[in-house]
Amino acid sequence: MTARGTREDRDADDLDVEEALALVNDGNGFDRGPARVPAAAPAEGHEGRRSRAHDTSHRATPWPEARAVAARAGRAAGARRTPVSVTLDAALGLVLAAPLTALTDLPSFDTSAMDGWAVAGPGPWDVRDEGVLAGQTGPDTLADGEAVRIATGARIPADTTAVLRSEHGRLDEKGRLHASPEPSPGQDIRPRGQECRNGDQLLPNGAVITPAVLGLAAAAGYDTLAAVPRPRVEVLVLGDELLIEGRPHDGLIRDALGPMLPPWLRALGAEVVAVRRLGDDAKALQRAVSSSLADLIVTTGGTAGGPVDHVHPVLRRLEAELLVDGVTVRPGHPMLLARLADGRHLVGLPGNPLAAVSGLLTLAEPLLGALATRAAPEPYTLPLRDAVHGHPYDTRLIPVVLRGDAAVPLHYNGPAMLRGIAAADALAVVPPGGARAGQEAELLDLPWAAAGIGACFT
Ligand SMILES: Nc1nc2c(c(=O)[nH]1)N[C@H]1C(S)=C(S)[C@@H](COP(=O)(O)OP(=O)(O)OC[C@H]3O[C@@H](n4cnc5c(N)ncnc54)[C@H](O)[C@@H]3O)O[C@H]1N2
Ligand code: MOO
Repeated sequence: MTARGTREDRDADDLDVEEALALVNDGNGFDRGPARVPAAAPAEGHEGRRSRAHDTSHRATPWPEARAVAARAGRAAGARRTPVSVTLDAALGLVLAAPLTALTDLPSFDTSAMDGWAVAGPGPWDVRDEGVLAGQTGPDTLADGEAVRIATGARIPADTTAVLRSEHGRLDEKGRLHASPEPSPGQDIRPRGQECRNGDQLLPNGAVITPAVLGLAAAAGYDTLAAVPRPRVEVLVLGDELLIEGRPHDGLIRDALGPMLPPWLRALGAEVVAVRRLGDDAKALQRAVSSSLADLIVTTGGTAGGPVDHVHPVLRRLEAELLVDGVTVRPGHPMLLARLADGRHLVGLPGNPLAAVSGLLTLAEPLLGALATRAAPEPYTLPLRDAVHGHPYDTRLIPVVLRGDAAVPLHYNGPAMLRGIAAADALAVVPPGGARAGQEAELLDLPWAAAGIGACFT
């Protein structure tokens, strides 16, 4: 694993990072003491409670395996999806469903690479009256001893020997053109087909459609591209205690996941077709799941075993197959992945907001990537600047900021807290037992941290 995604030139950003760190690490400060890994220290938010995952470890899936199961499920379903034809302006971020093959030679005609004169034979030259601009047709041919004014990108007349750059040419008092220095044959002419010939493969099937690919496709003659469609996702927000506006009151709290998940899912390449708030109504949940046309349904809350935790019973009634039922990860251990009877998938995110993020990155991200046939990002590691307490049996995901060559763990990383993740660049994967200061940890990038907020929300 290699380091990447670090911010080397931080001078301008240092203030921001310090501010972010102060806000999310205040009070407690950093643990700057000697490296130590407190054995079996419970993860924040679980003090005094026996681990449910521990109790049910016979069926909880180890964290790395859970990601692999989700990716496998996505690949199998992705292979059955039909490619679509999309206009260039709708194709950003999708994956090519067919090789990009040139529809023309590029350049498609012999082209001037400079502003100056097209010249034929040795100078001095008689200059023809007309000139040729890009997009215009000039004289078909030049006779020996003739020159014509030409602009960059304009078509070269037949029998042109070279293009003489304007700064290398001088007109004498009789209007004859002299060169200094003389252009060599072929100089500053881009010959037809220099970049590719009609039919050449420019990019393979499976390439991600980046802005540069859109440019290349347009240059090569494309108006539409064959692409793997965005996975369609429907979000079902469960919980009677949720408010959609105003301040929390009387035991009611604001829905943090309704606003957070749709843009995050879009940043992961999904098309969010609907966000529905269903309360704690098992029948409504069953109806919504069975009638959804989405490739992936994401539910929030209701994954545990409480009296109104309806996700498991509804999945049982729908005869869904639980591919992952609990993961040995903190936060987020009650997360689940199910395959519905008709082959669509459902990811159940726990209701605690950081636990939901954990489920999103553990199950939804690999599944969506594979459904879109996008290659999984190369894993990478960075040393942790400070020691991180571990869970005795489970992996922990901890919000970090990337600073120089290190990942700085943030506090406020409890399952119900978003304060740490809101300031973070990535989540660090902390193995069971914890990590020492300086220990390398795998990092899961947040989609906006590397690409910028505008770049990833297409
Ligand atoms: N007896 C046990 N109880 C719980 C265990 C356990 O092991 N044994 N695990 C705890 C853990 S860990 C989690 S995580 C939660 C998961 O529970 P659910 O998925 O059933 O989620 P809810 O009970 O519906 O909600 C949990 C918590 O999150 C708040 N919430 C829910 N939705 C939202 C939202 N959209 N925005 C903001 N906050 C939300 C909800 O009010 C609860 O406070 O189970 C524990 N229990
Ligand atoms: O550990 Mo839970 O899954 O609160 O987040």
